[in-house]
Amino acid sequence: MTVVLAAERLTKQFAKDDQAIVALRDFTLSVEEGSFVTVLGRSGCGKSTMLNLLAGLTEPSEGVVSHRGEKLTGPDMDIGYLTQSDTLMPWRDVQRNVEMPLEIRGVGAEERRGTAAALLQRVGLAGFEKHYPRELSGGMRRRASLARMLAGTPRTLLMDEPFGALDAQLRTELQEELLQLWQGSGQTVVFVTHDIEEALLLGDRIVVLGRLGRIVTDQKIDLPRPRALDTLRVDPAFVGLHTAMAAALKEGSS
Ligand SMILES: Nc1ncnc2c1ncn2[C@@H]1O[C@H](COP(=O)(O)OP(=O)(O)OP(=O)(O)O)[C@@H](O)[C@H]1O
Repeated sequence: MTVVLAAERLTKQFAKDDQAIVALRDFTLSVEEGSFVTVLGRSGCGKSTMLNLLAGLTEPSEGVVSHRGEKLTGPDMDIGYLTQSDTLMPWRDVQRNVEMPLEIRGVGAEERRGTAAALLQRVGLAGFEKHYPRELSGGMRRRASLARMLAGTPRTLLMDEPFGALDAQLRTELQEELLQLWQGSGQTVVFVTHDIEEALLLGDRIVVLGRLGRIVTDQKIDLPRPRALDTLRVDPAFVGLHTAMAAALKEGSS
């Protein structure tokens, strides 16, 4: 298998009031092409710091990130990033938000419109093209953000607790929709969460982080796909994995 994304011995420290704060220490990870890796960890263990480094948004204090064999020195159009909070542009309607990555690439207006319309249909937002972000619910804004990320056709997707702020039912809907969008796409995903069920529902592999991004467990998840939470919750294999992940999280925080 081809390694798409590689983090080698990453350390990140921030300066605050003349003091160095270490957020991530000696973090190493290889992500294979087409895989869905969920990174599970408690609040403050360095997940967002790690994802920002993988996205090329910040520079490591030590270590190297490589994407498709090349050292990452800044943001890359081939890497899509869905953050925890909304980054839709408030002054653009949904259609024009989704068109943005295509505009940056210099794609013509007609093709942009066609691509955006198809994506909005896929994420269930057909009919909302002319709405502004403030006129959408939280779930709809997440869908629009997802469509905007996909419009850039990145082969690698990084997601930082993208559904964390939604109610449980909506979260389940969006998780299942994300799986449908991803399956067969060939895209590689790194999805950060602190939710064990979410990690197990989505991932081919779960990496559990402890303090400062220490890898406590790195485990393959063989649960058959398609996966749905309702049926998974009563599957003994799922229950066993859930218990193991909970124990790993606990170990990581000590
Ligand atoms: N820009 C910054 N300046 C100073 N400290 C920072 C900065 N960014 C993160 N940190 C610190 O680094 C540590 C890890 O933060 P990070 O946001 O990566 O954790 P996280 O696992 O993503 O948390 P959460 O799940 O709550 O989002 C925290 O102690 C945080 O305070």
